Amino acid sequence: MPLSFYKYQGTGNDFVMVDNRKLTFPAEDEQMIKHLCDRRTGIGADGLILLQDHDEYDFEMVYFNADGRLGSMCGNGARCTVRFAKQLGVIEDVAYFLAADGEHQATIEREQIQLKMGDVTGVERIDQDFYLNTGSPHYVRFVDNVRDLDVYAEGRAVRYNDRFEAKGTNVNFVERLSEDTIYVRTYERGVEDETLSCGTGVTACALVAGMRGMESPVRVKTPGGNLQVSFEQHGDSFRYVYLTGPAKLVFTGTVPLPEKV
Ligand SMILES: N[C@@H](CCC[C@H](N)C(=O)O)C(=O)O
Repeated sequence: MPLSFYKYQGTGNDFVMVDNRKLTFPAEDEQMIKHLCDRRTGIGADGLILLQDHDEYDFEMVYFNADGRLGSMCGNGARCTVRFAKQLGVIEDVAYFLAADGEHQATIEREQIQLKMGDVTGVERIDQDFYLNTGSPHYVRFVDNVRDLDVYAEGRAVRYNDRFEAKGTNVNFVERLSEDTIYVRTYERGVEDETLSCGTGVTACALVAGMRGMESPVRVKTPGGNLQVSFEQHGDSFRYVYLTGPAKLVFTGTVPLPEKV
């Protein structure tokens, strides 16, 4: 049976989006999802997202990493899902929806989608680095010359260390470019490689930049494009956290959905 899909990207973080309001997608089939995300033998994406109905919200977003496993919150994916919901006629310009980490609100303003993230508390310091949860777990390290860094090697060294090997973590490398701007590169758990941008990662880095004296809003450059994070800060706790940036439809299509990959 063919699967109709939509391919979206948010600052280069790309997703296969599926309208699963009829609950026909085999969401328990990890190998199938991994296959669909494969860049050589499938559609190719950093993750796959199902848009589903929900009794109390405009929709529910169910996010899988490219390895086929159910993921935690995905900031870029959420912005793409909001754009997708508008395309499907599920919402107009405001959305209330449910994701893995709880409820979210988002607003569409032309190209930009402003997404309210969850409150953040409990930022842990690990030597000179930081570890926090912005819906997904993120390790944050400030570096010089981030554009020259071997993010794959350095990211894997953290992701597979004794502390994180079992559950994994996303690993972000940040350089302060100016008074209000940082540059972020991210090694993503579940993709097990660098992606062009990671929304929850960018958010984590902006909040840590706040702890290091940068004022909200923080402008964030990534290899895939520009984002902005605003927040209200109380020491190492944050509320009214917003991630703002573009989300675009790339193409639509159908693929055969084999019985078993
Ligand atoms: N790309 C995502 C982050 C996805 C979460 C992550 N890979 C995980 O499951 O840990 C984003 O934009 O936030």
